Amino acid sequence: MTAKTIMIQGATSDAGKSTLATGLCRLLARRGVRVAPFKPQNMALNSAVTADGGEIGRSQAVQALACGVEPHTDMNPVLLKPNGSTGSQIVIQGRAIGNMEAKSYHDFKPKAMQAVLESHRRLAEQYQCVVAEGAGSPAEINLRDGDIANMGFAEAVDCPVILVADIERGGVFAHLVGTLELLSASEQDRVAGLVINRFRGDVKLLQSGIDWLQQRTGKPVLGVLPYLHGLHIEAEDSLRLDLPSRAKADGRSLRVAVPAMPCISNHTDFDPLRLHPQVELLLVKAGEPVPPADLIILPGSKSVMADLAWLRHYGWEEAIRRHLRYGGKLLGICGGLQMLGEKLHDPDGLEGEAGSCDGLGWLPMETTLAAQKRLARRRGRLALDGTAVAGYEIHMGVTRGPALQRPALTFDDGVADGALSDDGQIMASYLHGLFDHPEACRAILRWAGLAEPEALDYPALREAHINQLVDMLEKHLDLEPLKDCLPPQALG
Ligand SMILES: NC(=O)CC[C@H](N)C(=O)O
Repeated sequence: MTAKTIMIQGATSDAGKSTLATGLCRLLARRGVRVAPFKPQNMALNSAVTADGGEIGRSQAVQALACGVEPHTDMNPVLLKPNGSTGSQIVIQGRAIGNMEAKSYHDFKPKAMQAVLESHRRLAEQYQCVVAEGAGSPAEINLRDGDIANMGFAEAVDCPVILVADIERGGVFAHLVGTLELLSASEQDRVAGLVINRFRGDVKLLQSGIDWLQQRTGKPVLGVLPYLHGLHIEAEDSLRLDLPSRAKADGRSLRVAVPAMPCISNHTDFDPLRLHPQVELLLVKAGEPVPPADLIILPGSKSVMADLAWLRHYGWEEAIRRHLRYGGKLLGICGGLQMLGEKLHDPDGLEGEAGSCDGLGWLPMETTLAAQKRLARRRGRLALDGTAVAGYEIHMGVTRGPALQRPALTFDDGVADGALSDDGQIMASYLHGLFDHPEACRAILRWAGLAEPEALDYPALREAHINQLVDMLEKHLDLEPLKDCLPPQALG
């Protein structure tokens, strides 16, 4: 079987490609189509561990969930993880092959394209439909040579494209017409329809614009999608600092402060906290004062030594010391765990210049980065109270030292993870996704000082939001003009 592939491209970054792709995946799955997500090339520090033990962009893992299938490395064959000074770590079909600067990656692109086409072919053999997602805009004329992320891929597999633009930021007609204008004739031909995203207000007032757009471009407008308030789909590749946390500062909620370090990784660790009704989550930007908090969390990082220098530069070391003196709790996750130790070593320069530096020194342990990356899905129990926990590990660091003799949790295979300080104030773990499960989240919030934490069923909430998104698409997206591009059941 060869699947029909349809690609979603955006007139700008953040036009809503990922969300539309997630919704389309679930919509097709609801209608009985065997569908898989695909993104040829993703640039993100927010990744997920697949069932086959590899690493892909988080948005494709969420889209797989929307399709009702297990995430697989073929769904995002090229993942670029920028780590500041050394360019990006290049992950091909789930495995890190090393770091490259922009120029050497450009030269490497023909090889990357082979992986893209091979992974796509494998998916196309197994599914009826592949919903592919572009990256950025297809009209970056300087990047079109050797492109694998947008039209370069669409042309290679000869698939139709939906072009989506965000009306909220204004200029939607210019974005759509201008993007089409900058495409080659054959690329223009493969645009099968346009989508206007994040519309607020009365669609009647937009009608004359839609008529004009259809006439001018000869392309159908497949839908004007309303702005959905408070929807949480977890498809963001980069950290959004502007998202408010659900609980407000009311003196009763638990305040959690997280430094928004430049190379923060797996920021979705914090989504359940942002959505928790009793947690006020503060992501603290460069230069902002460190706020008083019940819990400070040092997050994962793709460039641990550089992010540690950033923390020191902005006064976090002193602020955390004071926080601890006043009895506050401190949690380090993955890169954050590594920072809490006495020393950090990167002898091969995997994340920056080769060398070592002092860690914060609050837990007696030290970490060495090694080329072999550890990727695993894990289940275990928290040392705090034996609560079950599940999550995933993505790291190159290997940590050793006496702090690990009092672990933060124990995996089901008996292997211990992380550390809990003797006074119980500092906890450190390699596990991402610690807060996803309602009971583990409650146990950690209780430890952090919340007397009666409510259970927030994050996976159920995410599921409900995906369904809400699809209910909206069922109403506002017309697939009829795409009937030749999709399997017959797709039309409902
Ligand atoms: N996800 C992370 O925080 C990774 C930490 C560190 N960069 C490592 O690879 O070990």
